[in-house]
Amino acid sequence: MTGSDGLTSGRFRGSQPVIGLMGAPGSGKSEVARALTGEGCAVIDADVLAREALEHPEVVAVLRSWLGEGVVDGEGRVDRGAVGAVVFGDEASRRRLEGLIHPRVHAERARLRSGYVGDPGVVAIVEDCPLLLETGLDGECDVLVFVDAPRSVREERVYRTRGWSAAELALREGAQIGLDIKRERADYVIVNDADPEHCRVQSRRVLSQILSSCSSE
Ligand SMILES: CC(C)(COP(=O)(O)OP(=O)(O)OC[C@H]1O[C@@H](n2cnc3c(N)ncnc32)[C@H](O)[C@@H]1O)[C@@H](O)C(=O)NCCC(=O)NCCS
Ligand SMILES: Nc1ncnc2c1ncn2[C@@H]1O[C@H](COP(=O)(O)OP(=O)(O)OP(=O)(O)O)[C@@H](O)[C@H]1O
Repeated sequence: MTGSDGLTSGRFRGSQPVIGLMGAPGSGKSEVARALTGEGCAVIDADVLAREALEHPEVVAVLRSWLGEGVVDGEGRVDRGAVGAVVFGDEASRRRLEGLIHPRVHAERARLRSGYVGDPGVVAIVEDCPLLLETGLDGECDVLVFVDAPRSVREERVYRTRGWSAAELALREGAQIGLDIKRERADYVIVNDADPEHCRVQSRRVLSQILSSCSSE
């Protein structure tokens, strides 16, 4: 049973399954999450929570003291591009930033989860977190789904939608656990190498399989 903090679940013992998404940057985890939202799932997007944490005045002040005025824009907001340029080239800085941001993300995730647990309008809870294994969040999930897409496809996507170079993609991917490990840990794989409809069809199919195995346990 998922606990009152919303973060303690065993395999299919909660009122709804908790589905963890894994995959490289640009593979389409958020695309799958969107499809699952349309099927009645509640999605917790760690990137969104991390962005919210970066707006907290205490966090802005700490980043200013660590990285200098250059990481804050004229309106006092964190310049995420500037922070990324530092942390994805320097592991110690990245770890320090994670130490600042992750506790806030974790607290907000717990709050959101406890609101979804037992909600009859929520068929499953989805954790869309690029660092699912790295942060141990996989241990809070009932089932793991790997979203796969070839590197060339991912490069095209993140260039088109985020302006990232292939080198930027490689730096971020290099800061994450390897794809072979993620693939191996997965209960299901969604191959997101074609159009969004192809992704939606597979997402719906995987959800339906998860819900069936959940109800048969
Ligand atoms: C460094 C920051 C400011 C860059 O912001 P930016 O807008 O360029 O990227 P955004 O946050 O949208 O992340 C996009 C993708 O980058 C990758 N990424 C982000 N943070 C990390 C990280 N710490 N390690 C590895 N990859 C990461 C993920 O694939 C993520 O989906 C931002 O990513 C951040 O604050 N990262 C630290 C918090 C974190 O670990 N977030 C991941 C989810 S908890
Ligand atoms: N099948 C697809 N067809 C076209 N565009 C896609 C497809 N899947 C994803 N995209 C687009 O590619 C970009 C990256 O996808 P998405 O944000 O879902 O990746 P992600 O795995 O969540 O990446 P990250 O870990 O970096 O957040 C998005 O702009 C998304 O709209």
